[in-house]
Amino acid sequence: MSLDSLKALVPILLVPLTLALGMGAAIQGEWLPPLSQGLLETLPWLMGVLAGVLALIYGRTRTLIAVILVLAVYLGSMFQIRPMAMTPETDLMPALGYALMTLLVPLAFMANALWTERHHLMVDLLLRLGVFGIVAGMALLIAAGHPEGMARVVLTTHWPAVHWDGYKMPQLAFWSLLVSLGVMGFCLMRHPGPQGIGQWIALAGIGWMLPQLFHPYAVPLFTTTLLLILAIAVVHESFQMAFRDDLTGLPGRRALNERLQRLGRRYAIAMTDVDHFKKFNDTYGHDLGDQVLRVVAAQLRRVGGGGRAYRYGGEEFTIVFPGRTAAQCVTHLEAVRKAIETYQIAIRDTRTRPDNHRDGKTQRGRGKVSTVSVTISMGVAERTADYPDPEQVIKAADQALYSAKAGGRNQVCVAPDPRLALPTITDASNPLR
Ligand SMILES: Nc1nc2c(ncn2[C@@H]2O[C@H](COP(=O)(O)OP(=O)(O)OP(=O)(O)O)[C@@H](O)[C@H]2O)c(=O)[nH]1
Repeated sequence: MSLDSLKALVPILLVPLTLALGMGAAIQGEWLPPLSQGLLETLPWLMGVLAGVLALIYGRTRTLIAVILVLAVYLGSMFQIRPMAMTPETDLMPALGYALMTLLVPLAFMANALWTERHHLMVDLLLRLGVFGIVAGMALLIAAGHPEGMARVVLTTHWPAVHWDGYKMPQLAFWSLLVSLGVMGFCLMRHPGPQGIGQWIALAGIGWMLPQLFHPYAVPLFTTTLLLILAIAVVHESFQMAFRDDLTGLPGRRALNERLQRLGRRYAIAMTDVDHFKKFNDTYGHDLGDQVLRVVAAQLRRVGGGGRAYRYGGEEFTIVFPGRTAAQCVTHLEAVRKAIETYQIAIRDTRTRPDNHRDGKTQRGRGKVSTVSVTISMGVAERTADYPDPEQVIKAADQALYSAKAGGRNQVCVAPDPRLALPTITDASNPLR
């Protein structure tokens, strides 16, 4: 779990977390004005339809299932468990229903997160719904046939030493929530993304909401908030897919084009290219080539001077420096160039690698590891009267990049001022003389 993956989580976490915490605080602090029952009961459905339709349109099966689970919890809590629990008979069913729901829903969230998305949306969706439906149906059938036996399993505090009384949930349900959140959190660290964040917050939100079943606003308003978070996650994920490069995690060409349209009057642009990358690919293979591009991207992302790196395409990257001249960028570019030059990329000796994955895992760290490094060349240009728009600045930076390559590579070149580069008319050759 790297610091980079934690950092990647922050921007995608900000909006949903603020929404969830804000609504949670408003409900707990009773800051909300009186709301009609009709409105309270309509909002979750409206938001559920919105989130569900968005998930369907963008083919996000996991989020669609999460939306269905959140709505199922809402339906179960508001229209089954709550009314039953408010009837005077001391029936076991409301408590059993509550315990089963709080036990199974987190497990369904976890299974949904671990289940890889298949290409065919409908098949994927029906499979998930089928499996979760069968498990829930069987649990309910057993509970209806043997309520006392089921109660002993799901309502008993089996291990008092690991039970937290402050959280008003049956012990098994509490641990199911905790384990599911832990596993989903681990997956998120490995593959940070808006969908995963949305689902994690939705489950954590359910965990917060369920013990407050009898609060007049908690379940409907918080359900609405969680569904809104899932809808935002779908849109955010689709936005990222369109604007972010999958291999390196950097913003891609489309994001660069957007950025270029909003640059002010003063800026510099650097073009970067990995040296002899074709030879590298031919020698070490395309997979290690991909790893190199990720390493280069990670270093470029750290560039100083307010620069922002983009993947231009192939092994070319662009860095945009708003408000800077080319000369001001050189030290920052040099720092990145040096960092990449000294970065050692580990390569395993494939001839000694075991065929078996498990053996490979146990031998990891013991095998013969050698390292390799790459260099980059950079060209930088700034906006001037001769290069008045970003396309021309990029062209000038590209020319400077060619000069860096021609000059021996592994260096930064600044685009010359074209006015200084014009052939000077000497007195002897001046026809006007
Ligand atoms: N592994 C990998 N290789 C890529 C990717 N995109 C482009 N390439 C390779 O990058 C190489 C670019 O090679 P060239 O443009 O000939 O340049 P070069 O070998 O870097 O030589 P110089 O630029 O002159 O130093 C090609 O072999 C492409 O196949 C990618 O996403 N992954």
